[in-house]
Amino acid sequence: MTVQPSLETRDLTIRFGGHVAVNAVSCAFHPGELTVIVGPNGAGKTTYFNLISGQLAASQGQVIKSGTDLTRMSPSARAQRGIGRAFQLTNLFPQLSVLENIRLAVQARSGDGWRILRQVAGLTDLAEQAEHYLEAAKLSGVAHLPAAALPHGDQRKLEVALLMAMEPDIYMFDEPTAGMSLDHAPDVLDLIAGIKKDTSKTVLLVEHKMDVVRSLADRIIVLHNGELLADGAPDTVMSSDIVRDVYLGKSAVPA
Ligand SMILES: Nc1ncnc2c1ncn2[C@@H]1O[C@H](COP(=O)(O)OP(=O)(O)OP(=O)(O)O)[C@@H](O)[C@H]1O
Repeated sequence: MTVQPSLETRDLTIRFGGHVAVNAVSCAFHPGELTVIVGPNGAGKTTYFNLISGQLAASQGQVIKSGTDLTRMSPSARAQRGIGRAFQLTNLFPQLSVLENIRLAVQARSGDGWRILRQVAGLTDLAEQAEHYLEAAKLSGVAHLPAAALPHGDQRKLEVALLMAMEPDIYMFDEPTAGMSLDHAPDVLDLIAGIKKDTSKTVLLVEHKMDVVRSLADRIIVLHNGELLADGAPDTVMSSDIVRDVYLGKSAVPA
């Protein structure tokens, strides 16, 4: 039996003037799978994310979620359909406390009737749910601090906690441990590993750090010059000559 992909891009393309930043990328993602997207600087990884979450409009091609075409939908319409991309804290409520921010995220989801699959079965009270995410992100000690006052590492953890509170079924992380100290990075990686255990979720992760890639990836796709260069099991992809050549900076894209 063929399982329907939870997310699919078909021939997805965007051009900026004459430059094709994402070039006809067709790829399907499935629940219970964490895919890491790798590639050299400027390969198109963040642009691919922007096309999926709706921050950029495709020049060509489609974004399909569980059979629904999202390509012409706004970012918020996609979010309501379960596409979850980590928030930028600057877009939230920096003067409100960590706990209040999480409560708002829980409320936003509940108020919309936006219930994909309840991650916290049995917790009916919104405050209890907020506490749950606060503890999961190991932020209880700073629950009452304004979000803006958090050190960078805690802000990144809060981003993940807020995303979890929205209970999307597609999680998208763009370098989630960027700029974090070695003390904090494991907390964020543990959170992502926890999400990955839920087989109803699909996780996409853009990452440069190879130790992170190795610890989390079920599958790796490689973008290069906007094109899908490789796709497969981590060991196979990372040991392929093409991928090695790309990382060594040689021109190795097959003709
Ligand atoms: N809004 C834009 N206008 C013009 N060009 C853009 C725009 N956004 C991205 N690009 C170009 O598209 C290409 C892909 O950029 P993108 O940021 O997606 O790469 P990346 O793989 O995420 O790189 P990095 O690893 O450095 O973050 C780059 O050449 C970039 O300059």
